[in-house]
Amino acid sequence: MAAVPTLARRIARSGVRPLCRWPLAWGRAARQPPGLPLAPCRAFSNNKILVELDESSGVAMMKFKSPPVNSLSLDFLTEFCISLEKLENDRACRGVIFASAVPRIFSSGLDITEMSGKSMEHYAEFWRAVQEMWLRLYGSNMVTIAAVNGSSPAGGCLVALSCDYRIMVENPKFSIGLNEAQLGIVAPFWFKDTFVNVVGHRIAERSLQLGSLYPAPEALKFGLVDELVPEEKLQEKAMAVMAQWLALPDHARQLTKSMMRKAVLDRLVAHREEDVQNFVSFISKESIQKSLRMYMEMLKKKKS
Ligand SMILES: CC/C=C\C/C=C\C/C=C\C=C\CC(=O)SCCNC(=O)CCNC(=O)[C@H](O)C(C)(C)COP(=O)(O)OP(=O)(O)OC[C@H]1O[C@@H](n2cnc3c(N)ncnc32)[C@H](O)[C@@H]1OP(=O)(O)O
Repeated sequence: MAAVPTLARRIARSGVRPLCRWPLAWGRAARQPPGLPLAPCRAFSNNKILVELDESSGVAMMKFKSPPVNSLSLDFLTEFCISLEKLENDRACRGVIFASAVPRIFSSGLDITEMSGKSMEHYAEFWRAVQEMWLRLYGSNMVTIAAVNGSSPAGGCLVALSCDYRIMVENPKFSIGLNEAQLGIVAPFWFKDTFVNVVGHRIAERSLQLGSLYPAPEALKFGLVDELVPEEKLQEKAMAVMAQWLALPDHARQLTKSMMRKAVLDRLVAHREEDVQNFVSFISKESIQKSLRMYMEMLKKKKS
């Protein structure tokens, strides 16, 4: 675990800037009855993530704002972990809703440029950050809801899968899934475990082998997402579902969540360093690097 402090140092170095105390993101002012003062709200942001915590409801909105596609770079993952830790340690926060501030894209998954043409040390540091993000999110004590307002391949899908509930915009142009095989790479065992826990073994096995991405209506059919709504209803629906989950006593819900997820979390914790070494040796193979370069070229060509 020698390099784990590297991420801790990055977290310590990275500043979290406070915003104003009465932010307007997600239309709080619009929801407030006229004539009443706004309920207490705290907001903070860093370069890639905006967070607004409504103290009266105990609900935070975390919005990804890393254009063009909210790729999960090392910086993004570090800032995500900092923001989540802040909320986890805040007694006023009981639930988080994740959404994108970038139109049409929830998250394009792991930043491919972090896995291509870099040093072994860099791959190891990056992978520890990916593990850290998942351990914190999948193991969170808070109620977590993914408001999937855009496409969400691979690592973006993992973020959604790691939440307690997924609501997606009904647009069939938005797709979601673990498409790693299409890039010539392999979803690690803890991506797979998370997927199996949501959709079951058979669907996960077929989808992972084929690297399938599903349009939102298809994803609903087999439970990859829990419901679909029109884009303009997404926030309202996420708040309503959150209220339902928060109506239960925290301790009962938290112990149940931990019971359901513990084995999968423990498995990565027990094999964390081995998983880093597997990733580094896999991703640094010339054949895998070639596949990633070709995939990036394909993305660029698609535009022209
Ligand atoms: C044995 C096993 C042991 C260990 C495990 C080993 C390996 C596991 C390894 C890794 C697991 C990885 C999981 C991942 O998350 S990999 C990432 C997968 N992501 C994707 O496939 C998404 C790719 N992107 C898209 O499909 C599209 O970009 C889109 C649908 C998200 C958005 O489409 P748009 O048309 O709106 O935008 P584009 O023009 O395509 O893109 C804009 C811009 O952004 C660049 N880009 C897109 N996605 C990524 C990305 N994930 N990382 C880095 N960069 C990305 C794209 O190239 C464009 O760049 P330019 O403007 O051309 O410069």
